[in-house]
Amino acid sequence: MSVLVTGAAGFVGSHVSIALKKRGDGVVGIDNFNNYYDPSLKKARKNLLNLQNVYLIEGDINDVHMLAKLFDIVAFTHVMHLAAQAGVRYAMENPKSYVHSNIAGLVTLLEACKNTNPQPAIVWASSSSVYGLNEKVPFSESDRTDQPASLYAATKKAGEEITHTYNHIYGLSITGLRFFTVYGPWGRPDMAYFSFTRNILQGKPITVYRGKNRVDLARDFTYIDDIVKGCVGSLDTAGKSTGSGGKKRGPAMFRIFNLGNTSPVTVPMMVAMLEKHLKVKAKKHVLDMPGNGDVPFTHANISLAQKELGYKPTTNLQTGLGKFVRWYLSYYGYRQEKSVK
Ligand SMILES: NC(=O)c1ccc[n+]([C@@H]2O[C@H](COP(=O)([O-])OP(=O)(O)OC[C@H]3O[C@@H](n4cnc5c(N)ncnc54)[C@H](O)[C@@H]3O)[C@@H](O)[C@H]2O)c1
Ligand SMILES: O=C(O)[C@H]1O[C@H](OP(=O)(O)OP(=O)(O)OC[C@H]2O[C@@H](n3ccc(=O)[nH]c3=O)[C@H](O)[C@@H]2O)[C@H](O)[C@@H](O)[C@@H]1O
Repeated sequence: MSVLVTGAAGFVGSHVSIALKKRGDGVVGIDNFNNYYDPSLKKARKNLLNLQNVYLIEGDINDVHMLAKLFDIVAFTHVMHLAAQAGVRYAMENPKSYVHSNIAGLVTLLEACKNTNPQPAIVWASSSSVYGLNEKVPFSESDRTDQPASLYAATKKAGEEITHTYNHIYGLSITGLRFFTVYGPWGRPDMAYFSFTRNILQGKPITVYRGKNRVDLARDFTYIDDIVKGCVGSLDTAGKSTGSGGKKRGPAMFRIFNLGNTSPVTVPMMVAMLEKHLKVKAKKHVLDMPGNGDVPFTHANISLAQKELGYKPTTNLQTGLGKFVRWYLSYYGYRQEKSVK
């Protein structure tokens, strides 16, 4: 398999790239190293990829000419598309960055894939946030996804519709993966488990949001290694794209899967686990959830991914946070992080 991984200097992208390379696949990565969070962490992930001989191009998925050149040089069989503007609450601060990467960037990439012959099969990251205000639990792929609570969620939902049209018109093989709050070593500094760890170690307070009627918020936190297995399983089972020269020659596969853990944990419970691993008590400020795009809980039904991909998460939050904390302490020690959101 020859795979283009977009967002390869990112959290999930770096893990997936290494896993593919280790089992012998050809991997080329692309990332624009933007400063949504500390780019030095992205550079450090790049160094890890270089050690595994993964070639990483610094570029933007909106760069039509660069993509055309790249597809000309390498006959990719698969594209693992992970580049995006992530983060739910940041969408209120910088809405355009979501349109740039999650809408315009996605279309530019799909155009490049459609114009290539043979066309690669595409696996890409949607998000659990598409379930938005859905209250039916656990969340199944067939549930409503037309009530997004954030612009981020709306762009991921739009991505699901956009990829459908490229499947329908051009015969691109598409697999969309709805990841549920992914965490682990080399993670994202903007996410709660990561920023809480930093603040707890620095003796700073953390803000724990709670929902309506003082109900705790909960997430179906999913460990990175489980997500990687789901991504690799999706690539391995992706059918071929059927188009060529921008024309569809027959029907191609269109799939959407939840990749979660199926055991939600409340945010205060997550904090208690961190306190245990860090051996430090957190200074907690409890605040009502502001109307900033958050949803009160997530919970994945993963039976479809289990059946079709053999997906079976094996790491619980307690164990996974232990691995994260060990990595955090070895990477940062107790020194202060600079310029981290
Ligand atoms: N981590 C999670 O909990 C989670 C949950 C659901 C969905 N997702 C999705 O999974 C994917 C990977 O997320 P992550 O947690 O690794 O985030 P990340 O921010 O660590 O990785 C995304 C990478 O894409 C790069 N990028 C962004 N826009 C780009 C552009 N226009 N051109 C080139 N590169 C660009 C960034 O520099 C970054 O390195 C994203 O699509 C995200 O929306 C993540
Ligand atoms: O599963 C997903 O689709 C999404 O998962 C995460 O989004 P989120 O679950 O909101 O993850 P965090 O930002 O780490 O928040 C986790 C929980 O902690 C809470 N939180 C966050 C920040 C904070 O300061 N305090 C606080 O209590 C949030 O309200 C939420 O309930 C990622 O950030 C998104 O990119 C991704 O798309």
